[in-house]
Amino acid sequence: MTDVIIVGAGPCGISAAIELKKEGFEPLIIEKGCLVNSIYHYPLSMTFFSSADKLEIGGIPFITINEKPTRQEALAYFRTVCRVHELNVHTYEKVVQMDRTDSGFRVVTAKRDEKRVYEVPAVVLATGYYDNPHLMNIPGEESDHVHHYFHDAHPYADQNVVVIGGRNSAIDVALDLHHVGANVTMVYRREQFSPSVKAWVKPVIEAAIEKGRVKMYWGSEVKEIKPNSVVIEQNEKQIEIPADTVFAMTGYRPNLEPVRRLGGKIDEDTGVPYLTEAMETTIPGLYLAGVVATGHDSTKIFIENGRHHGRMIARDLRRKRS
Ligand SMILES: Cc1cc2nc3c(=O)[nH]c(=O)nc-3n(C[C@H](O)[C@H](O)[C@H](O)COP(=O)(O)OP(=O)(O)OC[C@H]3O[C@@H](n4cnc5c(N)ncnc54)[C@H](O)[C@@H]3O)c2cc1C
Repeated sequence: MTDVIIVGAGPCGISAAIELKKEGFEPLIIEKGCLVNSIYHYPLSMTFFSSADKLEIGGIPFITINEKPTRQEALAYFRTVCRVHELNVHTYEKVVQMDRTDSGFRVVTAKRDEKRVYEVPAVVLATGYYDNPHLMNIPGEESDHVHHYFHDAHPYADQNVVVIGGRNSAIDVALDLHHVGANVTMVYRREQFSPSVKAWVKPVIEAAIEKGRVKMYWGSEVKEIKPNSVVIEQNEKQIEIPADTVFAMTGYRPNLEPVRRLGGKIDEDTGVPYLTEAMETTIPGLYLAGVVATGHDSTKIFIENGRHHGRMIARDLRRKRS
């Protein structure tokens, strides 16, 4: 019988499930989409910046012929991990409500039109951050031609495209778009690229900017997105850039509403919930694993941290049970 529910079948939810099984628990993973749903929605051409050994989960090596694992390889890898470890995963089932009970939690899910209710002593939230783009809160941001996710460059060939941001995802998008012949302009609020930019990509984008193939506005703030342009401010001067499409690659932030709603304490400055070393929130029995535990700075937690979270949670639950 299920004794722990893990919300989210991303790499960190899967890691937590494997660790819990090792400790004799019977975890159930509930996933609103497909297995590793966030990675499935990453750009088609994406390669991971982590090397293969950092992605290794549940003792199964990540074997790749490429220097860095591709999205396709990662999808195949996580399917294998779940099969080998015989994980119990309910895909296409969304957790829509959680309440505390005397003995733990009542978790309500929706699978198409069907409502399901589970009663468990412990819940691990491993819901990531990818569902919640970090918004700039400027006029026009909600328009149809503004995107926070990028799949494939093909639809934007020959268009004027503005890419907002200067981290890995913004640079990957700008380069992919440039390669299909889009007229790409990048807008970044800082004066140089983030130090976290992939070492092998940085010289490529720098060369593209230097040769004028990708236009760059450094130190610029986006003020408004109009139907056919983006208005920015640089050195107190307003500039209007033509734009058929806008990719606002401004990062993602975890949704901690379920923690808040249950009365869990969150440091509102950092956005990080108060957590014990075992990743337990201030609500007994409610744990966080993976990127959902990062708060506003989601560049700090990676897949390997998720493995560590899973181990700590499993040990804590075993200690409580014995
Ligand atoms: C383009 C890109 C490249 C990246 N490259 C790397 C890299 O190389 N190395 C690295 O370590 N990290 C990388 N990251 C970060 C990476 O996404 C995370 O490290 C990893 O996905 C975190 O795993 P997770 O399990 O915490 O969250 P996720 O992978 O986001 O999994 C969360 C899961 O929860 C599900 N979910 C959410 N809400 C509900 C709900 N209510 N009910 C049921 N299910 C729900 C989601 O559908 C999702 O499947 C990258 C991110 C991006 C955007």
